[in-house]
Amino acid sequence: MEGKTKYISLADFDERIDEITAQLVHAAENVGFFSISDHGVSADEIETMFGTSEAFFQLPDDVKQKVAWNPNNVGWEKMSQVRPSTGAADTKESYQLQFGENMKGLWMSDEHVPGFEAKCLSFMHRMQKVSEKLMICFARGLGFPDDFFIKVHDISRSNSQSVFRLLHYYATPETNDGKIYHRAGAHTDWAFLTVLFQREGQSGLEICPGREAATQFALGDGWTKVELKAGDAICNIGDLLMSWSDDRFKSTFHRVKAPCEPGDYYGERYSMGFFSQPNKDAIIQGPKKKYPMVTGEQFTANAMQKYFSALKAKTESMAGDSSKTLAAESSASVVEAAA
Ligand SMILES: O=C(O)CCC(=O)C(=O)O
Ligand SMILES: [Fe+2]
Repeated sequence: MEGKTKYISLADFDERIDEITAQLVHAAENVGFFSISDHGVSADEIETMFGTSEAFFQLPDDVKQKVAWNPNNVGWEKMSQVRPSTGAADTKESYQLQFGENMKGLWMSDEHVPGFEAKCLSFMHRMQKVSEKLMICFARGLGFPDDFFIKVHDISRSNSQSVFRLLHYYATPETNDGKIYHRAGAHTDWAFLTVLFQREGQSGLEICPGREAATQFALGDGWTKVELKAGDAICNIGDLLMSWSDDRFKSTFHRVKAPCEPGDYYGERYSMGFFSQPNKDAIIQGPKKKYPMVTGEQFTANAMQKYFSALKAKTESMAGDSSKTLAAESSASVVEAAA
């Protein structure tokens, strides 16, 4: 098992596609995480998008509440995503955006953030192009036609499920006050593929390489810190691509560390992730048919069910602490976030 993040350049994509495919497939089969550069979205564009995200999160909560999260997996939530690994809500807020009809009435208005919808959609289309490059390589790696995954991640269709997620983690006190400020508890992403940016100087993302973590939710296993240059993206395989590849590609546990040690970053933190998810009617089955065929919609429903039963098991095992259990259960209706 390899512990280091792989740095893969997508420069001269068409000419270097065989080499890039080999690198991506190797990283997907081993670590499950890799960093990409020269992906076509410039560091300036990314920083501008972070600026727009910051403008949104700086709005008062009662304004953000106008675009509150709903079970279509869109909208704004705050301190409500409970992870089965921790049994506690992540200390963050996030705003999930999609391309299609689910966004009706859920775009923050120009009055509050000028040009918000147009700016986000334009960036989301750029992210889709990055994901499509990776999709071609993964299709080749699995022996599918080049456009196999692209066709079923069609963002122009109304049943597109792909999500762009803006994230804002709160600053935490630098003195250790005995509390644990879970930023994003250990988890795997259940979607197809994630492409994520973290702002330079705002580290915290850590991965647990390979899927066969020795402990449940990878807690207690070795974590590798992810450091990125401005403009680079960190990508990971989601549970869906893991099963679609008959488990050849690894959906890796990762977390945003609860700061607690000298050298950890305690300040507020921004990140943003693009989660590719197949259209609801996509037919999902690996080349070796390891798992029964499911549709995109069924896969999502199964992932939710797995999530809720893991969460229930966790809250039940948090022995004797009924207040924590209640807190987790009351938040459970708003945790179907993208990952
Ligand atoms: O904010 C990050 O760096 C990671 C976020 C993440 O893992 C997620 O939203 O699934
Ligand atoms: Fe994640």
